[in-house]
Amino acid sequence: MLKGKVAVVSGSAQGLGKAFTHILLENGAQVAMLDVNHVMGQELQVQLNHQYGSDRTQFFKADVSSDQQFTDVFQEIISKFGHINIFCNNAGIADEKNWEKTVSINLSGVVRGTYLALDHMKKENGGNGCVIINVASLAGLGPFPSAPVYTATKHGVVGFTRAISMASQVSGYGVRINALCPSFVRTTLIDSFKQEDKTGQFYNLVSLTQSLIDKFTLIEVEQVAKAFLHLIKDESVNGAALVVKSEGAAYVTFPKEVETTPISL
Ligand SMILES: NC(=O)C1=CN([C@@H]2O[C@H](COP(=O)(O)OP(=O)(O)OC[C@H]3O[C@@H](n4cnc5c(N)ncnc54)[C@H](O)[C@@H]3O)[C@@H](O)[C@H]2O)C=CC1
Ligand SMILES: CCCCCC(=O)/C=C/[C@H]1[C@H](O)CC(=O)[C@@H]1CCCCCCC(=O)O
Repeated sequence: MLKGKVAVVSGSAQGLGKAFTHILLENGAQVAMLDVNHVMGQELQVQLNHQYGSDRTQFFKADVSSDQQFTDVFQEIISKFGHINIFCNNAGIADEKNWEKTVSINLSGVVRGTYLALDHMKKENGGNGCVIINVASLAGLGPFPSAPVYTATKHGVVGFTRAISMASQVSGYGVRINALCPSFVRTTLIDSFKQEDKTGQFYNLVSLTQSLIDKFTLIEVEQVAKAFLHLIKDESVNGAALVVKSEGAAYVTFPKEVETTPISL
């Protein structure tokens, strides 16, 4: 299904990015893995070479919060694979204490990756069939009180995706751009919501966090990967947000206009 397609996944050394890499490889794509953690990334590449063959993946070390590193590695990926058809902005952290770093990775990193991918896809490939997936969160659609800045970055990713997808369509780029919004997933990121050095002033809300995790039920990375693949294949959507919860996946219906309550001045 994805034979001949080249995909890039940021934050692919572990967690959701690793699961996305697996499902892309299982469906025939070649995958450029990008992560700041080169030890885990290189270990994964060795494992994937055994499993899928040595020509299917290559690991590239880069920090998505660095303009220079992201741009350089993007060029390296083009030199290695020739073109890119699928680009997934997945790298993310949850650090309310160092909240500026959270903004730099979760939001600025997504904008940076989308612009690099869009520029390449529209020029080199005429856009046709190219797709960008931005990994947001359920926290991109509703407030997660234990992590206000994380919530803000994910709302930013959803808003950016909706606007840039329209810009892509109106400009005739032929590139679809969609957002993936999972609920709590069993990865190491979840631990950040419970650690004082990451939650900072919101450590007092740790029991609220646990009750939300219990309410939503942790989902497995493989379930999110299936939704990710659906979003790649579904050519009918652009600017969509696909929610993934334990009970299943569903597209968000955004209101044409927000509901308001008038006040008298
Ligand atoms: N685990 C969860 O409950 C959910 C996670 N998400 C989102 O999914 C994405 C992936 O998260 P997980 O797999 O859960 O986390 P994870 O912590 O398991 O994996 C994140 C990966 O991103 C990499 N990374 C972090 N900062 C980076 C940077 N500056 N540049 C390049 N790579 C970097 C890490 O080295 C790691 O390999 C994130 O955007 C996260 O916000 C969304 C909804 C739910
Ligand atoms: C327009 C309303 C959409 C509602 C979407 C939704 O279900 C949001 C739920 C949040 C609710 O406000 C209370 C919460 O904490 C929910 C967000 C849960 C965040 C999950 C974060 C997962 C992650 O990124 O790790």
